[in-house]
Amino acid sequence: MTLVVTGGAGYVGSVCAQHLLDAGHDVVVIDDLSTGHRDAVPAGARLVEGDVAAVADEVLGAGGVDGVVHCAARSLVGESAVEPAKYWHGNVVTSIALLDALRRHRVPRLVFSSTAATYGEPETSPITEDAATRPTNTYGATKLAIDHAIGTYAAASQGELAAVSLRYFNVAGAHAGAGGAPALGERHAVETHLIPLVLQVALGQREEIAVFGDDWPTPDGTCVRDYIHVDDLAEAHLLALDLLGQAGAAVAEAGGHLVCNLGNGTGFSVFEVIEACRRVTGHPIPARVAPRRTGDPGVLVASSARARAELGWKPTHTDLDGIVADAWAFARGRAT
Ligand SMILES: NC(=O)c1ccc[n+]([C@@H]2O[C@H](COP(=O)([O-])OP(=O)(O)OC[C@H]3O[C@@H](n4cnc5c(N)ncnc54)[C@H](O)[C@@H]3O)[C@@H](O)[C@H]2O)c1
Ligand SMILES: O=c1ccn([C@@H]2O[C@H](COP(=O)(O)OP(=O)(O)O[C@H]3O[C@H](CO)[C@H](O)[C@H](O)[C@H]3O)[C@@H](O)[C@H]2O)c(=O)[nH]1
Repeated sequence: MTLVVTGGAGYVGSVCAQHLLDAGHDVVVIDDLSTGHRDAVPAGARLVEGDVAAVADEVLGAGGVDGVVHCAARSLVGESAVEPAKYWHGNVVTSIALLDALRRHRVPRLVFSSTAATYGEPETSPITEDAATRPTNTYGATKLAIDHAIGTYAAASQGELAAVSLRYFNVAGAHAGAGGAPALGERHAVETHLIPLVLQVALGQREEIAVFGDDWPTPDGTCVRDYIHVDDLAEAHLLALDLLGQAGAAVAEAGGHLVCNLGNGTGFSVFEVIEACRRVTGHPIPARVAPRRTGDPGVLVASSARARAELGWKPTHTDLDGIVADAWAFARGRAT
């Protein structure tokens, strides 16, 4: 197939693009390089540099596109509180422009990068897709709005557009480059994610890691998250595209739009993550307890039963030390 990956110069998008290429697909990346990197676009993919809203119509209008994997987004929770316009325009308005282009050019498949942030503070754990969606931050609200928009476009398309929204929990780890290809991992100029920040301490790039609260109602008092390896995540996109290609019953039953959580189903606390980083790096990694971060839920763990049942997805990198080891190999490789 010929597939367009928006945000394919970013962390998740570049790994998805690499997996699609490895599976024999032709890949076109649309990326404005706002938070991505030109050299993260895998060799073999064609980069169209520009804003999705500006170039989607032209790229899809050229014809022959079988599907779009839409990863491009603004995704900093804190920034979304102070610059909401950047999120409503950058995420929602951009995605509507993409949906219009999909409809205009009759592109039949869409896989969207949604997020656990659509749920907000969960009432039950693990979180299933029918849990209440009450985002606690603007970023999550924009992603939920896009999920709703996709549902309405798919429903109105009378079978011309089928879509899967994948609600990622905490993406981590890195894709190892094979045969001289560069490794692909997290390279955010503004890094907010726990594992890369802890590894920066091990690299001597920061003094210590701040632990956002040790008074949560969890076994060790720190927040619990569900860490999913980026290679497992990328595989789910391939499976989703396959399911859409089969006009899968599950998608039809869902009105043309299926929502699936993606996580390992196991939660690890912040202290457990720091311990794993100490084991993997051999560095003592000083940690300091700091106040809670606004908008953080205490526990976010996915039920991925639907992804397993409908996509046939099975994560293979479920060991926390293994996930951290891959992130460490990537971070150390970039630092030397
Ligand atoms: N990383 C995670 O833990 C996580 C968790 C849940 C959901 N997500 C979602 O996954 C997606 C990818 O996240 P990531 O961590 O790889 O982020 P990232 O910042 O590394 O990648 C996003 C890419 O999109 C590009 N981009 C952004 N807006 C664009 C636009 N309007 N036009 C063209 N290109 C644009 C950026 O330049 C960047 O290359 C996002 O949609 C994010 O919301 C990520
Ligand atoms: O310096 C830090 C950074 C993070 N944390 C803690 O580590 C855990 C994980 O934090 P991340 O920022 O790595 O991840 P989040 O769970 O906040 O973020 C995830 O969920 C978000 C929405 O809630 C977005 O979807 C985001 O892209 C996704 O990675 C949280 O409990 C956070 O409080 C710390 O203690 N110290």
